Amino acid sequence: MDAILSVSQLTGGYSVGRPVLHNIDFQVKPGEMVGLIGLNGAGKSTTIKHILGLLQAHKGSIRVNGKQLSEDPQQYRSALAYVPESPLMYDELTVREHLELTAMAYGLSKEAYESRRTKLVREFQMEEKLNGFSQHLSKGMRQKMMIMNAFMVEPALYIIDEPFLGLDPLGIRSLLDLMVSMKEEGAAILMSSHILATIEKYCDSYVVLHKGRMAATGTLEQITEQAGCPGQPLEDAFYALVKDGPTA
Ligand SMILES: Nc1ncnc2c1ncn2[C@@H]1O[C@H](COP(=O)(O)OP(=O)(O)OP(=O)(O)O)[C@@H](O)[C@H]1O
Repeated sequence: MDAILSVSQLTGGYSVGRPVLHNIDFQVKPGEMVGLIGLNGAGKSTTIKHILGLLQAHKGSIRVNGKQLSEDPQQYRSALAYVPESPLMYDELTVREHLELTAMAYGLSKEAYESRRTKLVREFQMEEKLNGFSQHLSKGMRQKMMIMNAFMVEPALYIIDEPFLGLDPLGIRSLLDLMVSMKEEGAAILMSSHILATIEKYCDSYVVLHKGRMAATGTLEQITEQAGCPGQPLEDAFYALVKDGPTA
């Protein structure tokens, strides 16, 4: 099956003379959830910024549904939704207005918007906050608002950056349930997280970044083999792969 996201031999970063990422190469297919893992500074957020088109590749390419951003920006952008690590929002808008804005930006019909909003607001127990200003939300509620915005779109590709921080256990469960159901409907999900015990239960495969390079990639079985600890948990394989310390 053709990949929804295809990152090919990506070298990139913040300035051309000093690449942060080197030859990153992986795919996310329909119905697949891929975990992007690595120590602080390994290059996870930088990889995500390249996928979102916020940074230019120095070498290599990124394709969404077979097209690079420059070939068809509209199609590229509308195929993906992003849940940021820290909430990006307009303080003076309500939760409802944020959701409306997203629905407009992605051209959702009124019916789709209303039925998805009702489901999401219920799932994340945000009924009472729907008409409240986003600046009055708690940290976890802000995160829930970002998640609701992304899931409202029901895109082909979800890019989710460390989503669990700040969420209560019910919120984490709701998010995981939603990811599973979108995946079952054929969505591709790329999620970065440090919570290895959780993602081990949900991801189909992993990309392990270390110092801006790929230390390993594949299913849990393949990763543990590459790390020299077959049959062990993801955390043990991860430790074996990155034990020479964080980014130099
Ligand atoms: N705006 C920036 N300008 C220059 N270098 C940056 C910038 N942001 C990050 N870096 C560098 O890029 C490298 C990779 O950082 P990145 O943010 O991608 O790591 P990460 O894997 O997401 O880490 P964390 O787990 O801490 O979020 C680090 O060496 C970091 O110092």
